[in-house]
Amino acid sequence: MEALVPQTVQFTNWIYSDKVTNRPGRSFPVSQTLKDRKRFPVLVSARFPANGASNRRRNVDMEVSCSYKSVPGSVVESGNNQAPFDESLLLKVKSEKIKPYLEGRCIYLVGMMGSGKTTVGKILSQALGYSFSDCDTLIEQEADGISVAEIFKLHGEGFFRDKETEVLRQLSLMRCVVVSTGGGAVVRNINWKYMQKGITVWLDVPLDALAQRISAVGTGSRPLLPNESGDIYSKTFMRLSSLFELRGESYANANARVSLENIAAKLGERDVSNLTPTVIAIEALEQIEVFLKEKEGHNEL
Ligand SMILES: Nc1ncnc2c1ncn2[C@@H]1O[C@H](COP(=O)(O)OP(=O)(O)OP(=O)(O)O)[C@@H](O)[C@H]1O
Ligand SMILES: O=C(O)C1=C[C@@H](O)[C@@H](O)[C@H](O)C1
Repeated sequence: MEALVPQTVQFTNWIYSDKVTNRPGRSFPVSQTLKDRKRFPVLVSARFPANGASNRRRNVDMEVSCSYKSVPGSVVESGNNQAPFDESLLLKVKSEKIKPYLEGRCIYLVGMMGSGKTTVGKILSQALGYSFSDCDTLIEQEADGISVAEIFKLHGEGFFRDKETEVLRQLSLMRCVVVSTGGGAVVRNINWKYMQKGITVWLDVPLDALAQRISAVGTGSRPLLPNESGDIYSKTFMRLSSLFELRGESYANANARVSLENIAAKLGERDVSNLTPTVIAIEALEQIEVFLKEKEGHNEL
């Protein structure tokens, strides 16, 4: 049996697992119970240390062979198995690692409409044991339940932006919250002043992926996007492109950048649309860790 540098190797209890080490090419004696049997199942599983993207996909060369009284036996099973990447475990390990260094600071997710701030934010908040707040929802609540689209229609964008700033001010007084900000929150400097009380993370999603996601659910709830008949994907893409031209530099002010293109490249994926929200949340924690090390000097991390 051979496995490449796993953290732990687990066997069915037929084998004396205390004899197992992580070195390849090991053989293990079996217990007396097994010796008395003609056939017995052996289940082998390997777990890898959770420290970085390179561990997300691992090929494991395994060969299980039997021998009797030092006479080599036949290979009973061999193969190259793709080790499944345990997303939830890695998310848990990463969040536990960085949580003490956050010292209760809030995490503000910034990014274009549809970049996944709400979806990823909820996963992050759960992993960190933080609460979750969505700025758009808070604004709607303060406006007696009127939707963002209606606020724009009734009172105009300036009114909405003032409410957005007020909500960010209130959030800046809080601790242990993951905040999903509105896509346009980055355009006002005063909003950055509030968000910088915490750690800001930019979810950087290619515009074509954004346009696909948004056109799949419709643009009705997004007042800055075209809401007419026709090729909704192309119209949304064009509008997102012009918004991004105005905002790209502002998003880049964030303390950490989570690029879906970079994650896909690390994982050998061609398409960012295959990346799960949990994988993106893990990358967010990794990029926060980079920030804590490089900008705050926590080299022990
Ligand atoms: N990793 C993902 N893969 C595929 N679809 C996703 C992913 N993350 C989010 N989505 C989908 O994209 C859409 C937008 O996601 P979400 O509401 O989380 O984004 P948002 O940044 O909060 O948007 P907004 O700023 O407009 O409120 C939703 O339909 C969501 O299900
Ligand atoms: O990108 C934007 O400017 C917006 C994004 C949404 O989250 C809402 O805050 C509102 O529709 C404006």
